[in-house]
Amino acid sequence: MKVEGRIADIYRVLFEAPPSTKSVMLELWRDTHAEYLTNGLRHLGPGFHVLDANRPWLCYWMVHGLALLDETLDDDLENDIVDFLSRCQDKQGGYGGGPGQLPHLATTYAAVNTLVTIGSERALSSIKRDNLYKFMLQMKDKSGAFRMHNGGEIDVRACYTAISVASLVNILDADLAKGVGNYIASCQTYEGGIAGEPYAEAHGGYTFCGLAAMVLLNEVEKLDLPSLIDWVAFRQGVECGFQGRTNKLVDGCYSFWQGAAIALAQKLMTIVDKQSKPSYSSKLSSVGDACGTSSSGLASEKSSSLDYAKFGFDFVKQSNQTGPLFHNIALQQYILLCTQVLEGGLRDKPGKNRDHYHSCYCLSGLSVSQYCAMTDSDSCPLPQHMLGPYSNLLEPIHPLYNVVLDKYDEAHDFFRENDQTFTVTDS
Ligand SMILES: CC(C)=CCC/C(C)=C/CC/C(C)=C/COP(=O)(O)OP(=O)(O)O
Ligand SMILES: [Zn+2]
Repeated sequence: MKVEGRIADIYRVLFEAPPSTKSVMLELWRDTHAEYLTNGLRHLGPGFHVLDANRPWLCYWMVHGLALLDETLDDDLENDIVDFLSRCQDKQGGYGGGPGQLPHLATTYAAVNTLVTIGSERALSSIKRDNLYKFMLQMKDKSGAFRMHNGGEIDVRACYTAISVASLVNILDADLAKGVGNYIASCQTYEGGIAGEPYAEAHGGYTFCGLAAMVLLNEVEKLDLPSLIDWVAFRQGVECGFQGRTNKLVDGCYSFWQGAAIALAQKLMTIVDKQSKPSYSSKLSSVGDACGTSSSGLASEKSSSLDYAKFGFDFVKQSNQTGPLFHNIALQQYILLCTQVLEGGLRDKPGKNRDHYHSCYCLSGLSVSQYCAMTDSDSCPLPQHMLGPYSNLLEPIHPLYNVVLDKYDEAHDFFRENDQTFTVTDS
């Protein structure tokens, strides 16, 4: 009630303001956000020691935030980041949370997305894809799902980070893909969202991870999409932002996790329509049991003949098949009025401090909510799709990987052309 009251006070000021003041109130403070993110790349205070195992994440949150704002980094800073991430790269493959740390799938995702966002030849060629592939195979459980690190937990986040990275650097194949889709399907709950593990609670973070991974695997039909969409749509509340799970508080980072999940569904309407027909009966329930068992007629059985390189690429080129399935203007209102911090940076909600994670994901969610009303993937959003001045427009992202779209295109070309340099040998 306190949070709702505080947000209602903010919106009351907006509604009572004259139009010229409204426009100023709804501005994105680009310069101060860029300054906050750039400063973080150069120096972080001693309090950041608690994030010592998350240093590639800090790079990603800042570098991706700046790319969304269309800010360029100077060459020295870019090279320093590439060198730092190379020191986080394990000799046997994958990236740890800092130099000398155990390779981990989450920090591997953060490192690879950072390097793709930097996008230079030096950055992209620093990723040792043959070792990365071997690391990923080692992280694969016999059920088909992935664990986060050697001896670590198995969950939907591990599945997504593995599949996203493998797809992005063009090493995804049937051996990596086998069984992952069935595991993710087994994590969809009675509410419709996806949980971290079978029998756990549906959560926006895992719902994005699960749905995005399923698209990259071409196994999205194994999910019950109408109930997933229903669950995500109802996570947007009176505050205009999203909550992560039922009965919890609104939080700016779910602007991306929930907002991107429901935006993905705009390109999946053919499947949604098919699943919504009364004649579409029990196909899904046969996949819902524990991990590993194959279900008849669905993609994984033919996986050895699938061209995994094309799923992420084709998906983003495809136009939206419907308008937004959530209130995209209301979400922009929450992000612009409730998460921006005057000194730069974005936050979870009023009363909280700014941080780099929320800056990255509030900006990512803002981008998704600005572009999701377009039906033609090549055009620009119309002013009526945006709240505030048109100068608020951010760069579009590839919603499956959460990297800026131009950077994705360049990386896609690079890893397709350099495919011959990827060799897996039995050693
Ligand atoms: C790519 C990648 C690594 C994705 C991670 C996705 C993600 C954000 C997962 C959420 C994890 C989780 C259980 C949060 C609940 O925290 P909480 O109880 O503090 O928050 P809540 O009250 O909002 O649920
Ligand atoms: Zn958050």
